[in-house]
Amino acid sequence: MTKSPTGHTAFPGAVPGAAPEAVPGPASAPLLSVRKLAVTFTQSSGPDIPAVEGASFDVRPGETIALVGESSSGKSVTAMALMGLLSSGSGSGAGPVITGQALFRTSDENTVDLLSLPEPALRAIRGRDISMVFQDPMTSLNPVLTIGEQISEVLMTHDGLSRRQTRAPVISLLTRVGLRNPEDLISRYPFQLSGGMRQRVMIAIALACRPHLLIADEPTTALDVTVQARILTLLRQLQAETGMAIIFITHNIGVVAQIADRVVVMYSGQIVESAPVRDALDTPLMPYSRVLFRTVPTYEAVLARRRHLPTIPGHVPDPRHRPQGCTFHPRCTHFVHGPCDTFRLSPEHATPDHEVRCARWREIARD
Ligand SMILES: Nc1ncnc2c1ncn2[C@@H]1O[C@H](COP(=O)(O)OP(=O)(O)OP(=O)(O)O)[C@@H](O)[C@H]1O
Repeated sequence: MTKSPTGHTAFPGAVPGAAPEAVPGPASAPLLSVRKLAVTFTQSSGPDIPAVEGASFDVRPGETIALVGESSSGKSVTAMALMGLLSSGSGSGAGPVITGQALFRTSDENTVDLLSLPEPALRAIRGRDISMVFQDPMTSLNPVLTIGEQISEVLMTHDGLSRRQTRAPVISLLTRVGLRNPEDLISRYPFQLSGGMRQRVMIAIALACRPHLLIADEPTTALDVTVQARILTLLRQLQAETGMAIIFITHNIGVVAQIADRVVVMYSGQIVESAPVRDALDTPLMPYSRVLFRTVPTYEAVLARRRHLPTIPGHVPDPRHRPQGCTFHPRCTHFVHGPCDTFRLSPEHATPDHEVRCARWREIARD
């Protein structure tokens, strides 16, 4: 493994051509401070589904947090809960019960709890301070509106501009995300664009309100590897220009190495490790993170658009029937009876900046 001048680690699975660029250093006061976030889906029949349990983390201005973990670990539910976008499971009768706190510093310097804001106030924050980019732009873009109309809508709502007044800023946004011939693009419909172009349009829409925080849920997963690299470079460039913070959800550890300042690892609804990217990738302390970061996807796997990390033996437990003690213990090679399978563990500080939820992290650190 090699280190880049910025300290990021180049992995075999790293996307070529997306070298990290200088970003503003994280300032001290958090932009977002999430404490004990818990999301439980209640069901009309059957046991509740505790999708996220006691998640706490901070995001500082200009910082990129990579939220990683296997499928069903609670990454998307965490992001959606923060955005106030959780809805009932389709046809399951499930509804979310959200507890905890998510203090967010708005652009007018007020601190609000995203989890207890009424919907209209939250909607205003979503359109102004926090934006989200999803994996599949086709599900987020409106198929019957032109690209120009869709970006224009955001500017009209956010800046109170008339449609005519939005033409120049729309063209400037499309140019900024690296799209050629923006004058031509504004009159096109989403289906007329390639996947990479649509994702750039989504980023343009997300940036239209000049957010302080961008939540990106696997924004490059469906894209081909070269386009992925360009989008990552673009995000870092835009971050350097605007100082926005990013929460980046991904399965690709190569991408983590390229984009993150800090890594937050989730397993079975809990944050099990959180550390600056170099510590997380070089000296992970939780056995789960150790396995996860060693199963780095190869360049070929990335090329084959492999979505998930290679399999770790066993599977993420059903949230309705989580094991006693550490939820990873049935799959853990460091498991011992007693400390690992009796009590639910709390995160501990291995260093002021490195938190881990494991009964045996001290021994693992000495390995
Ligand atoms: N609307 C819902 N109703 C009931 N359960 C849900 C709902 N949404 C998510 N879940 C459950 O919450 C858990 C966490 O899901 P989540 O989508 O956050 O995982 P994830 O880590 O983002 O996975 P992936 O990487 O596959 O997207 C899963 O067990 C999932 O089945």
